[in-house]
Amino acid sequence: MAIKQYPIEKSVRYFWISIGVFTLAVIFDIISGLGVVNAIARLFDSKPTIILTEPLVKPKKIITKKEDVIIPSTMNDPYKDLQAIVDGKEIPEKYKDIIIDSHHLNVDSNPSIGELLNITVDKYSTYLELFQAGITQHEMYPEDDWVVQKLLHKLATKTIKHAYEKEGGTQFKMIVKYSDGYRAMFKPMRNTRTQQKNINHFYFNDYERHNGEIAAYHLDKILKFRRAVPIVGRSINLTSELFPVADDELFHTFYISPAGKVCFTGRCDTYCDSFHGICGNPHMLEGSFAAYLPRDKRAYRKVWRSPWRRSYDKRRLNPWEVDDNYCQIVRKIPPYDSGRRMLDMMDMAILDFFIGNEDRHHYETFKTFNENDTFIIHLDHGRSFGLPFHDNLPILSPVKQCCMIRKSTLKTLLDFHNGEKKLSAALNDSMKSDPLSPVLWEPHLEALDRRNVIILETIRNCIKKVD
Ligand SMILES: Nc1ncnc2c1ncn2[C@@H]1O[C@H](COP(=O)(O)OP(=O)(O)OP(=O)(O)O)[C@@H](O)[C@H]1O
Ligand SMILES: [Mn+2]
Repeated sequence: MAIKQYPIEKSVRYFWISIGVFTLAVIFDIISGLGVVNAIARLFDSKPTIILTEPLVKPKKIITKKEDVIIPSTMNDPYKDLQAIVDGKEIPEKYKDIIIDSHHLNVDSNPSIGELLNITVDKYSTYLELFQAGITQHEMYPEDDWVVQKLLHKLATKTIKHAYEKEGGTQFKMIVKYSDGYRAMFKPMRNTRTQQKNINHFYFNDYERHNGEIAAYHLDKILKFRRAVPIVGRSINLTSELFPVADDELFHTFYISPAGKVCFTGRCDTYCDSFHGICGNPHMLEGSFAAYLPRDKRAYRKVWRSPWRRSYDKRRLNPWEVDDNYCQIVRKIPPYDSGRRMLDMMDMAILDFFIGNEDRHHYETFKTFNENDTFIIHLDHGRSFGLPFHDNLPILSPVKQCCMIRKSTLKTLLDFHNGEKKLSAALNDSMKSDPLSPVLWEPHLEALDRRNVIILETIRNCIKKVD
């Protein structure tokens, strides 16, 4: 029997038919959402992500009522062990990798943006110009700064000349322009003070809170970080202050609600429709006004992905969420292996734990300075202060996993814990100057003192490991 030979043309045809079938299969897979291709692609994906068929971490009890709050058993412990280390002349050798005695302001040079970019300021400069030129390599503004106070007063009182929606980002934000070159970034009020975050919603579904932005600025300041953008609250009349100065695009999204309130939607990607309208009462709307960061190209910001970011996928966890040794990888990678960056990450985790912010996907630094040795800008705290009766422990993971904290930060925390004025009272006092005072619902303030103890306990556990 003769063996049947396939001519070359036939092989080529089969080849193309196979390619066609494969392509159709891929398209079907994508459209149907079966995810076969995706699963294969993940085998070659170097990103260390974890795919869950069911939640890996069982939903923990989330406390939403005051009666259920867990007060740490060490609430009244003066933490003398930690206090002794902080008060001592030198950190004992065995604790030197945990409590780091290196302060970013104890440096020979701390140039400002004004100095590096040859920006001259004089008596005609506005407070915004003074603030922007005065940002230094190591802090947003100096201690006891008067410029920021004056600037915030301007942002809270000056007549708004022009307003338009800021592109990019997910939720509605607006750029507000005043006379004399003053500018602010505005986020509107979406929730009442007592509204808690929906516990079945992910952080990426949470509305941004304007009062969270204001409170986080004050907290960053009293914790002596001074890395947050100065922010002030203000109530504006939508009909007389915003409607007439809104640009065409924004103007066309205004409407009157069935209840007779003045509302607008904006055009952003998320929650910019009449189902989520931003409404006055009936005309007045609160918002946060953030001092505008420098617009000079040379003072632009570099955006970094946070090593401790969440996955932003409802079925996936990132490696740090399942691997307590994750920090050992991070600390070897530049810029986390030297300079101030890792210590800044710890401070930022502490700030985020206090305010309950899970949304730190990226962070920014000013390009003007040595990019590996300048402060992390504390920016975007809209998703904070949502659950006063629940302390979100995973947010503190960087500190728990790295077992590392600046001595100065630990001292500040101990001072609040043991001092006459607790952190809750200090924040309350600081925020009294804001036009929207009271900025926070009382239980959010109480939560700070509780969370402070949880941080101290985390550090104590680190110390115990080397004792
Ligand atoms: N005060 C400011 N001055 C200038 N630019 C700013 C200011 N605040 C924020 N921005 C810029 O706008 C971007 C978006 O701001 P922000 O992160 O607060 O909004 P967001 O809606 O939460 O964004 P995303 O959805 O991306 O998290 C920031 O990444 C930053 O670069
Ligand atoms: Mn955000």
